[in-house]
Amino acid sequence: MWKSRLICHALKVSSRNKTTDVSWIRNFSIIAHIDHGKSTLADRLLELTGTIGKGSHEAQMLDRLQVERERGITVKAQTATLVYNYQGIDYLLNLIDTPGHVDFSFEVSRSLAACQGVILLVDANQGVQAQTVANFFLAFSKNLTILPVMNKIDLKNADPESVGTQMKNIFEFEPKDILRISAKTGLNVESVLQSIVERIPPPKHCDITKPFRALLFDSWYDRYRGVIAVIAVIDGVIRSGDSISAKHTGKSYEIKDLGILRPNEVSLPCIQAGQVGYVVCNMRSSTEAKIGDTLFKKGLANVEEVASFRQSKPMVFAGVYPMDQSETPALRSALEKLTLNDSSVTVAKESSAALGQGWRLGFLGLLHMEVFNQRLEQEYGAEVIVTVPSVISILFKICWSLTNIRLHGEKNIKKYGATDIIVNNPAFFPDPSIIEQYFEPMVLGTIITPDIYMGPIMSLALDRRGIQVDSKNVDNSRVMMQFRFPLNEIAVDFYDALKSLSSGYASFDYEEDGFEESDIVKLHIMLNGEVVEELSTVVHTSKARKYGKEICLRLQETIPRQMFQVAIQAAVGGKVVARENVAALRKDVTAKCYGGDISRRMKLLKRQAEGKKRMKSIANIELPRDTFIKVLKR
Ligand SMILES: Nc1nc2c(ncn2[C@@H]2O[C@H](COP(=O)(O)OP(=O)(O)OP(=O)(O)O)[C@@H](O)[C@H]2O)c(=O)[nH]1
Repeated sequence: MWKSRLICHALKVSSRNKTTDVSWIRNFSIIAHIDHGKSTLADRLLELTGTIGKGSHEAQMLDRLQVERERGITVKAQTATLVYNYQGIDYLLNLIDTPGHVDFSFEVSRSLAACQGVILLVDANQGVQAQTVANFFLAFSKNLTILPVMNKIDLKNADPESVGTQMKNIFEFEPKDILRISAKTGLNVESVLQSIVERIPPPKHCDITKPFRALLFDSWYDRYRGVIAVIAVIDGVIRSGDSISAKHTGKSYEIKDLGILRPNEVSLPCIQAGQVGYVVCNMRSSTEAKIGDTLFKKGLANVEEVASFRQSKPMVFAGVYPMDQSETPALRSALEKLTLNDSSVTVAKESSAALGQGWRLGFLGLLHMEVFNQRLEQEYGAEVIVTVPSVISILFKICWSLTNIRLHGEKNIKKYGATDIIVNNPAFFPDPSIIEQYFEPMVLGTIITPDIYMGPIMSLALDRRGIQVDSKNVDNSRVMMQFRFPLNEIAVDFYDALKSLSSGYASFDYEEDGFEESDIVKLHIMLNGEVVEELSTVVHTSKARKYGKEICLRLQETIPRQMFQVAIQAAVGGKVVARENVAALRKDVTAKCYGGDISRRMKLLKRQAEGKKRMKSIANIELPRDTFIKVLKR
């Protein structure tokens, strides 16, 4: 029924090209702090509009990736078109469900570029949290209409009055404008649909009469059809068979199929200005389907780019290598396809003496890195070794008066101004003798917490070299504090430490905040006297000894006992600052097999050989492939 109405409308629009009517379209995102109920609300909206049958589906319908279901978090924004009949008119609501965790904030900013409004969801029990604030300001800065919604009012310990006060104090929402709902039970959710139609404006600056122009804001790879690109159409109408060009690459394509997402693809004859939909047009790779690119009618001259969004800036870098060099082409292809779906990951080739040919990837955080690797394995069957993530890109002021300086790994070092270089791989840390000054990246961190945890949080922030820049009350019992931190101190485990000392009540968000001069050294890790670059890292001088000790202990736990003793050492500039040993062992897996049961003996040896395949020999020592990640986790 809805489909025939939609097709009729699409056809009517395309035949009656004079109309500029987009008043029946609303494009919006649901944004919130992690776990405040975005995906559950999206489920209810899909149900209420009949997009999916009631109870006929799994919960969190838009969390479709295996990694999302296993971890119970959204990592990927998902689009769904709903048809909602309000006061006799069919409205087309394009909903984008976004992730809540700070590591996936690029998904939010990308999604907002295709919207005119957002639903800002706040948990009626937890109240305003750090990502609520970050997401509010993101939407606010983009001039989007913000619809405040308080969720989980069914909870016994929900406190809508005080959460309403917080929303007024921080965002200046009038309590009467805040909808109170339970996405779980469905209570009042219909009022959200009504408010979307009434309060969020239809797409602006769209013109059906102009030639086709659209923003490409998401994509994924389909084994049979190649790239499927999600677009927000700004001008014109697009039909199957039309020819389009991409502004960034200059390449042209013929549209093979197009339609809307509900959330599965539903093919339509055309989509028009104001709508969000998908197109299939034989794009092959992530370099072709560039997120943020403008697509337009082929042959059109001087096309104005659709105002896009800021590209993401990676914070955590790690080398990714195939377990076996023969798997390099397969890993290259998997990386190409996955970065198509997650364009916030940066990719550059690198090689390592121990691990061979690989890639250095840049992620928005450690969780992002873990999720990306899990997806590589689950969606593309790629088993990889990930090196110790360096959460830092160091800026050096080089003393260029020392002539003929040759820098190791020059290809991987970026020039940054006339006398500065930037390095994101500890292996390419230049010789300290040529460095005049070190700078490290800084972030501005926002923490919201019940005030009883203020003391321990201040101590934690101090320990992480944080400097307080602001503090204000959110309501009678909660405070919002801001600190300037070195990124290196917070990117790995700060969030976990904060959660554990505040019993889960404090929340944290951060944004980049330039560079600051710092005192930095390279911490070499040696196994039996041999430096292992892949395990080495860069730390603040004051933390070198403590961190070296921690790494040695963690390596001691992780490295399996070998036939010989393994000495693990951490050193700064040739001076050993920490040492641990792994005792020697000869493991005869068949020792318990008495008598002549040859098949059992073979089975045990085979299993041992399989285990070994998952190991990597570095400095003649067999390391499990997750050693590098385990070294970093505290
Ligand atoms: N009691 C109650 N629980 C809810 C409500 N809405 C969501 N939940 C629960 O809160 C948890 C988190 O819900 P999600 O919908 O996954 O939250 P989310 O904001 O999408 O999470 P991320 O995408 O990971 O940020 C789930 O266990 C939901 O069942 C509600 O209205 N009432």
